[in-house]
Amino acid sequence: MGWLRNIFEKLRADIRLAMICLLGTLATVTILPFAVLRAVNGQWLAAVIDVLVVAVIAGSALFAWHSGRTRLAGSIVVTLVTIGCVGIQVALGLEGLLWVYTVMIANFMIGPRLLAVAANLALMASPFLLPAGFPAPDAQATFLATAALVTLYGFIFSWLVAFHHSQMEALATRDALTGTANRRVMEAEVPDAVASHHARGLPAALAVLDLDHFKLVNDEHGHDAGDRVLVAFAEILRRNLRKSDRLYRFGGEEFAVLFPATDRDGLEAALGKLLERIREELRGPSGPVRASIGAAMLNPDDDWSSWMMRADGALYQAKRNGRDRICIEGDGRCSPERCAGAR
Ligand SMILES: Nc1nc2c(ncn2[C@@H]2O[C@H](COP(=O)(O)OP(=O)(O)OP(=O)(O)O)[C@@H](O)[C@H]2O)c(=O)[nH]1
Repeated sequence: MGWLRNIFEKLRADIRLAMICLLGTLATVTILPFAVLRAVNGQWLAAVIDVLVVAVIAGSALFAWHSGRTRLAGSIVVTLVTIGCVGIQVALGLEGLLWVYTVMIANFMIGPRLLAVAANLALMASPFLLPAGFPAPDAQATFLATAALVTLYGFIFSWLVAFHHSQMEALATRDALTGTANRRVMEAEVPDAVASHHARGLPAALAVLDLDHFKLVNDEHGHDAGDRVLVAFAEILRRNLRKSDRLYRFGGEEFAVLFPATDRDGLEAALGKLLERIREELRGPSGPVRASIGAAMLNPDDDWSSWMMRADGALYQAKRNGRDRICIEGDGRCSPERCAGAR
């Protein structure tokens, strides 16, 4: 049953993939019998279009599943199924029009919103271009009004889903106070970084940063003042890191930075700069606030927790040796005299 759980996990993690796969399954079981019926009735064009539509949807679902390129897969389905829906109207006349609403809704479920709007406008225009046309002006007006409403509902619904999805994603991955990535993201990204750096033989470094005597700020000036210091701290870190560095808040006043493709000299330079900026810029209600930094280079036999533990051990050394300094694990520099940045 593990494989079934894996499938559900994958679908739960990607709403567009879930929609494409759902549509792929439903389209296969609902449209294929019509293809058979059309073939039996000698309506060959309609039968071929039905089979092609099922093939496009099922093929795109497989492509999305294996490549993860769900946006591209969704765009392909919207474009080709919309063309197929127009084709069915050509083949069957007004009977084919009955599929329009289903396709209009599906377009918003699986495709980019603007493409869905464009496809739906094409579907609204298509019956007027067909030789059969509409039997009466009333029916034309009714079709236009209902199709426009379906498009509007679809647009609003898909916008709301996208909005709530991005909100939920931010809640799950961002630290609400500082806006940095949270522990959950760190626990997903750092093991990936370990695997990829081991595989490519590249150096990487991990640093843990912790404010010094932060409890005093809270105790003397209140939690809000402490929060403002944390926000300022995160901002200083963000401003002074490279784009490729990853910053996480993983505990109360503890932050971690992953430095990909960084050697020992690069790490020293980056941390030296951070410590200087913190000294220059970080202020609390009663004066400068300082931070201690522990760091460790990635060793060939590290997994992510051993790497983290070594960086954390270096932070502990920095604290023990007087705070407001950098200790890099593993090279004897964490003695009181040799901690980098010690004054
Ligand atoms: N304002 C605020 N305080 C927090 C938050 N999370 C943790 N803290 C506080 O951070 C403080 C951490 O205190 P300690 O672990 O004793 O560390 P410290 O006072 O910085 O001492 P050292 O780390 O040893 O220099 C505690 O007062 C926590 O309440 C937060 O989100 N906001």
